[in-house]
Amino acid sequence: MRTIPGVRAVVVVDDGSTDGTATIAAREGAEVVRHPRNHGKADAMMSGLGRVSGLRRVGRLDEGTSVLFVDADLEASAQAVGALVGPVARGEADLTIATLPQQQGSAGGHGLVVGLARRGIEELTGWSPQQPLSGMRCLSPAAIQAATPFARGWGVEVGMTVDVLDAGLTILEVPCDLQHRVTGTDWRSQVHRAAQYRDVALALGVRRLRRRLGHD
Ligand SMILES: O=c1ccn([C@@H]2O[C@H](COP(=O)(O)OP(=O)(O)O[C@H]3O[C@H](CO)[C@@H](O)[C@H](O)[C@H]3O)[C@@H](O)[C@H]2O)c(=O)[nH]1
Ligand SMILES: O=C(O)[C@H](O)COP(=O)(O)O
Repeated sequence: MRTIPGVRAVVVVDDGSTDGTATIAAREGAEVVRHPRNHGKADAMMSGLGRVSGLRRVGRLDEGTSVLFVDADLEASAQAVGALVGPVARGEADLTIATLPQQQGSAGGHGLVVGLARRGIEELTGWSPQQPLSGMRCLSPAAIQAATPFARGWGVEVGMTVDVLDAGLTILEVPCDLQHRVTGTDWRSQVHRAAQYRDVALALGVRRLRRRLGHD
């Protein structure tokens, strides 16, 4: 991450892990935020943003800093997220979202969560994303303001997409050569998908309701 042009600081959120993540990240020069217990993805991202605000307050980052969110399971391919930075830095988009190539290993899903997310975003905004759950995203300051506070848990990406478009901002999907650990077919994976389905449905439901109340 440090070697991506334009990156001024790396913040690692250790969301209640029991391995050496925090120690290793700090040793490598990252700003580390540690959750003693697991809080889920959206809270981890909010904690990361909190640290970015802190770095701004002490003058380590500029006021107009953009933020690049990167999942923890990309290994060496993670560097490819650098492609998300340029369009935001040049003002061509307020939010860039990585699209991933075909992943190695068998994916065990039937596209239920992805379909729910895509259809929901399209119904609310008219835009149909290729990979609505992709979490590798670069946000301009305006997009950060529009997207926060985040929808809870696994609803964060869907909520962010709808909120950024609602604010009249622009989104661009950018192909990135990333490989992540795919969710499998065992029962743990299915429990994970059920949680994703619940959080995506909740994020969409809240936004449908807001729209209805806004129009009445
Ligand atoms: O309690 C958690 C769980 C996950 N994460 C982060 O979220 C990432 C994605 O989680 P993962 O378990 O890999 O879920 P996937 O189903 O593989 O994730 C897909 O779907 C998610 C939305 O449901 C997106 O956030 C991801 O970017 C997308 O790859 C992880 O790498 C972590 O960085 C947390 O911070 N806290
Ligand atoms: O495996 C995945 O891509 C996610 O967990 C979503 O699962 P899905 O295939 O049910 O949309």
